[in-house]
Amino acid sequence: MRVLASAPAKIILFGEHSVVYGKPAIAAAIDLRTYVKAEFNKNGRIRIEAKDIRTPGLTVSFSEDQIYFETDYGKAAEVLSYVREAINLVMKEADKQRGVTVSITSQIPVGAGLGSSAAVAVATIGAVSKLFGLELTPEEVAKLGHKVELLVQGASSGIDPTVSAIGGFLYYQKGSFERLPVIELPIVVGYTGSSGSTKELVAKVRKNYEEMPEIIEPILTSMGKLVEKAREVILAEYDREIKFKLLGTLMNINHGLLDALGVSTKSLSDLVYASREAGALGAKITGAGGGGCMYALAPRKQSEVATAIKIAGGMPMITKISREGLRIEEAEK
Ligand SMILES: Nc1ncnc2c1ncn2[C@@H]1O[C@H](COP(=O)(O)OP(=O)(O)OP(=O)(O)O)[C@@H](O)[C@H]1O
Ligand SMILES: C[C@@](O)(CCO)CC(=O)[O-]
Ligand SMILES: [Mg+2]
Repeated sequence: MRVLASAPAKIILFGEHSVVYGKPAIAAAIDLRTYVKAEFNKNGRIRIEAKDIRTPGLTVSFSEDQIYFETDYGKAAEVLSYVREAINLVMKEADKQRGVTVSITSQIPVGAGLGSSAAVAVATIGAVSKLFGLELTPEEVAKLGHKVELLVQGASSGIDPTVSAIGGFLYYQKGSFERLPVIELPIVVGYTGSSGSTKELVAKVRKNYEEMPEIIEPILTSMGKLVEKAREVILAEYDREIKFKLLGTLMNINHGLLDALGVSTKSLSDLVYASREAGALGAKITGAGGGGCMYALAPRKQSEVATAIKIAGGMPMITKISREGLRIEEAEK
């Protein structure tokens, strides 16, 4: 049997990092996907083929106590840890051990704040669970995806695997979510081209928090409050212009607070300011930061903002919200 599953990237509109401390956040799935094909093999090993991760052509096989590298790139085992943990968790859930080959192709830049780790975990859980005959609901896949992130990163709010598994536009807090109405958001994502590790950035914020809780706690509380405000604005009956203006202001405040937490970089802030100067109503980091992506809200100014991002040295992407989360593309007997 062979199963092909896919899961989307996400942007965090408001509330990254503070969500790890139990505050709410708002995120949306977007139309970039990771595809995972899973099939049984006869040699009893787990074989992972990651075709487009930065270590090109990476293939790793492992059995219970050994890892077989078919390329000699140093950090291979670590790079594939999300996929390995996802396969292990599904096998535990199914209470079965069999040789499985998993092949991954992805449209999502890695370490760029667009949830590539969650998408690869969710698509792997989707494909492998179907292969083992488990019928998991998207919520169950999201919970397993959260476990994978906790195992690999040490800390995770679970927002990324939840939005990747469920799709659409979500308000999320401590493992629970509410679907928000999907509004067409005129956004532009700007990619700095550099990457940041979510594990390291979450640890950096934790260190500051532990050293200076009296300074960091109020920042996190403000972030939580601005997310509540953003939810109110999204659900209100205002006309679109007013809504976008208010959301833009909240984005700018959120960016300033993320900068105060130490997760922005010069390139990210350059793209943020270039977008605002080109007419965006708001611009902020999306995801863990330390490199990766920002996004701008730019009604009727998307192409101007895209050009400004390019001139400032970034790569603009005009994306749409994806209503669909995890998708089983094919399941062949
Ligand atoms: N196509 C892929 N194949 C295999 N592993 C992948 C793939 N894409 C992402 N990963 C895993 O996810 C890691 C990057 O995850 P990380 O959480 O640091 O960034 P992100 O998920 O892209 O951004 P963010 O968490 O800020 O949204 C990679 O180092 C790798 O372990
Ligand atoms: C930085 C963070 O808040 C978002 C990463 O996309 C981490 C998490 O919520 O698990
Ligand atoms: Mg991630």
